Amino acid sequence: MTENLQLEALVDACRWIGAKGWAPATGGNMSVREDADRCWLSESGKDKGSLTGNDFLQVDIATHQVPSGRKPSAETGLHTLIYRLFPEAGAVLHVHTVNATVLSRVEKSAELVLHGYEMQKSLRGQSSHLDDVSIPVFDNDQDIDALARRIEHYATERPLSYGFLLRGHGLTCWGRDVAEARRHLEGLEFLFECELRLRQLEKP
Ligand SMILES: CSC[C@@H](O)[C@@H](O)C(=O)COP(=O)(O)O
Ligand SMILES: [Zn+2]
Repeated sequence: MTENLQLEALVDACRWIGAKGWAPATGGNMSVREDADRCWLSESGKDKGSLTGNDFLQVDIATHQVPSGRKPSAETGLHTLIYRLFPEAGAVLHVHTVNATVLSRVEKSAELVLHGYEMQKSLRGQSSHLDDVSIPVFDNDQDIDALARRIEHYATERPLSYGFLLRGHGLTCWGRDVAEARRHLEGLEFLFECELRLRQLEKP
């Protein structure tokens, strides 16, 4: 397993996420794609800031079968959905940051629209602060299959890029590899904090 460089990069990313305080109290889950059919997903219930390579379980993307017999993340269905929807996705990071949790509740509509921030250019393909970046906000659900179906339906009607918010829960984002998923996470988190502060300051 250690010869998988993306898995090593993911272990590093998890330590970074833990040090940032973005995966408190076992919250969060992370994965990398192995190939078209399989990914490596964090084991359920662990402290995601102190994972090693052995804490990642091979999961079949189509069937959710786990050869080890161990229990992957409770949110496995969201990771596998992303790998199914986006063949170019190579890594998925789900975090419970304070900014994502609060902003997703402050934003009452189904999409958070970011506009006017230079840091929008941290997201792949974005080249101007003058463009709108829409991040969908899905109502949270303990039924992950139902939640995945809602997200899949959204993706049939609207572009879905970079990541989505789960209301009162957190952010799930992805990239072509771990480095890009990390950049999207850091960029979005920065943008969420700016947006939250701006809304507080502009509140009548
Ligand atoms: C602190 S419990 C949070 C979980 O319910 C879930 O949202 C989460 O992110 C972690 O679940 P896990 O099964 O460990 O991947
Ligand atoms: Zn979660």
